[in-house]
Amino acid sequence: MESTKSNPRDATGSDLSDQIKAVTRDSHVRAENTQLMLNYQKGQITQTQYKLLLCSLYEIYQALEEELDRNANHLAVQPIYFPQELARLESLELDLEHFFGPHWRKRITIGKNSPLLLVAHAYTRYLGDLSGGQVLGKITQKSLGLSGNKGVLFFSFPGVSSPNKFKQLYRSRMNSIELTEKQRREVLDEATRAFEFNIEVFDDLQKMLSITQEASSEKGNATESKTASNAFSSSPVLQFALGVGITLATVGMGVYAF
Ligand code: HEM
Repeated sequence: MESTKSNPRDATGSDLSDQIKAVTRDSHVRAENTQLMLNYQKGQITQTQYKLLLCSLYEIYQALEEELDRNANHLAVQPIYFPQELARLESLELDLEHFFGPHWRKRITIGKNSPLLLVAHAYTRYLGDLSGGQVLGKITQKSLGLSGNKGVLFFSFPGVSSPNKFKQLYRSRMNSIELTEKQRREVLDEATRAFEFNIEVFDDLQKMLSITQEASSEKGNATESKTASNAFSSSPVLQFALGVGITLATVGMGVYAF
């Protein structure tokens, strides 16, 4: 009977870290070129946009890190489990508190048990945060005139002294995970879906931002909040590929608080 386990360095001669980068290359280009990210790179980020982005990131990381913590001992998760170095939730909470004050409220999300697929989501977010995210952090700080790390803790990784070296360590940990060919395909497919999901979030945020911009330029218009809430409910639901459903209502709540 043929073995179901494959060595990470298998017949394809390629590591998981190389394969995941290769299968998400096109999606990365598309993510970089979403309107939100293009504006961001040009320094065209307003406080409203950034606050809205923080709200969605909070939902994403709450789901991701809850699942990573819960599955910390799973064979596929354990090698890439770096809560000390990578966890973003606390920083996001402090950033949200910075912008919204101490009374912002946590929202509840529901997780599903598919630990192996967490590898794809953790890769997409954390390696992204340690790459382009470092540039975006500097842009945010400069564009919004924030002092020090206040409001931009999300982008800063005090437990990581060299992002590049850490990315190498992370890749080697990914490559040490024992996967069957089927599981490997599942992780690679999930990584593409994770990118697609992130692109969807950015596109939805961009839509919402156009609405809030329209709304604020029509101040005093009685139909304003009705228009916005209709648009929220018709906009696609932010479906986290982990199986976590994040409703626009949550982000919508953020919008009204701006
Ligand atoms: C303004 C937008 C973005 C810029 C400028 C940017 C830029 C970069 C750069 C320069 C790298 C390093 C490439 C390398 O080491 O070969 C990188 C890697 C990465 N980025 Fe982005 N990025 C952006 C958006 C995103 C988004 C939205 C995501 C996902 C949600 C993402 C996920 C990743 C991942 C996972 C990696 C690691 C690739 C690997 O080495 O396997 N990036 N990015």
